[in-house]
Amino acid sequence: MSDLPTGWEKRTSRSSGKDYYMNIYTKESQWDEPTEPAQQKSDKVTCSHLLVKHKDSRRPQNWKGEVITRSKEEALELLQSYRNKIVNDDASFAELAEKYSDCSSARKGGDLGPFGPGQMQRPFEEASFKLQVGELSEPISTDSGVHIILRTA
Ligand SMILES: O=C(N[C@H](Cc1nc2ccccc2[nH]1)C(=O)O)c1cc2ccccc2s1
Repeated sequence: MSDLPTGWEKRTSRSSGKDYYMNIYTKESQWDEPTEPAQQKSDKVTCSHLLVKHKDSRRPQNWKGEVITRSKEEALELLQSYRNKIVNDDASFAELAEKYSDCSSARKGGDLGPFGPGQMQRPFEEASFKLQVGELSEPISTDSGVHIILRTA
């Protein structure tokens, strides 16, 4: 079996006994063997993030239309609690991002897709490009709020 792309594992369905593939980072699963994504240009990374906005965020409203009133300190505490759950494997990154991220990428488990230099706010870009694939960042701040970032490719 050719090597699987980063994060993918072969599993066997308990119900059907059929083999399937699960990505341990994004929790997505599929029957077909995943193929390596087209070779990213070396200057691109693919990341997911979980954003917790606060009252001083650039746009203190989330994709659900809720107005954000929490302080930056409260946002950081909340974000750290989510990061601890992920590190302790109590929940997946994608599950918590979908439930709690104040960015519209929450709909896709926080996935932002591939991006290169100059596309994201500088602190976010610098943190993303320092990560190895599969690595989870410490909390970082941008004008949008506070984020944790998972590099997936
Ligand atoms: O800027 C966005 N959303 C903002 C919040 C936000 N601010 C960010 C700053 C850096 C990286 C991601 C960020 N997301 C919002 O919803 O107020 C983006 C949403 C999405 C969704 C899919 C793919 C890229 C993006 S970038």
